Amino acid sequence: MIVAVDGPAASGKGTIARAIARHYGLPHLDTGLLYRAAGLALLRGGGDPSDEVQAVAACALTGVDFADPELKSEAAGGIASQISAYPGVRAALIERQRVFAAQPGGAVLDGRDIGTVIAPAADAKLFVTAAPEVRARRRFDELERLGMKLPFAEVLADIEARDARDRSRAAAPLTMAGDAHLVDTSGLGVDEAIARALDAVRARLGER
Ligand SMILES: Nc1ncnc2c1ncn2[C@@H]1O[C@H](COP(=O)(O)OP(=O)(O)O)[C@@H](O)[C@H]1O
Ligand SMILES: Nc1ccn([C@@H]2O[C@H](COP(=O)(O)OP(=O)(O)O)[C@@H](O)[C@H]2O)c(=O)n1
Repeated sequence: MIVAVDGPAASGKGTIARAIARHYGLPHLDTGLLYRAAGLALLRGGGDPSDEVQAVAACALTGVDFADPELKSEAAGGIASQISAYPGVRAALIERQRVFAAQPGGAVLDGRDIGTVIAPAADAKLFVTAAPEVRARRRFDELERLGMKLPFAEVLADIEARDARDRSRAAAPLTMAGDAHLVDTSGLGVDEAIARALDAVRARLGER
């Protein structure tokens, strides 16, 4: 069984995807981490993000530590959003995502294009969203907890810029799949959002 969870930055898609994976005993892949890791490798290597060839080379992801806290930074999110618009970068990362999705027993993946490009035949698809100010507040709090405090206005501006870029790019833009279920978490706490999402997945799977 494949569950696809897509949505904009800090909408709560990772929280929901992890909860669904736990509930069904499935492996989970945060696909944003792949783009963040490629972006960070490029930056650390002194590469030029405006050069697609260099960005594609960074997608080898050799020796990447996916637990590196720097991957959670807004800088990594911004560079990820920039290089993820390159068709060559998307092509370089597609295979490992599809292999992960196709493993025996199934998987849960979250990102921007899981239901539309990576796993269009997923058994259940969710599109998780929330108002930009709500998402910025969550990301602001999260960054503060991680010791990466930024002005709120800067976090909101970053999120809005990233949303605009992710939605308008030609290659696999952020968009809700026609057969996805919309979960707006703006007024929902974590437990409530997870409960709504699980209800939607159960309904989609015909469990009730
Ligand atoms: N429904 C919610 N209500 C309040 N905070 C939430 C909710 N969902 C997620 N969060 C918090 O918001 C932050 C971003 O959530 P996350 O699931 O990582 O989002 P995404 O994967 O979309 O970037 C995390 O700190 C998370 O704990
Ligand atoms: N499947 C995916 C996942 C992320 N991305 C890109 O990678 C960036 C970082 O993704 P993320 O999921 O880690 O970001 P957050 O939602 O956690 O802020 C996004 O802004 C997208 O540009 C993508 O293009 N496709």
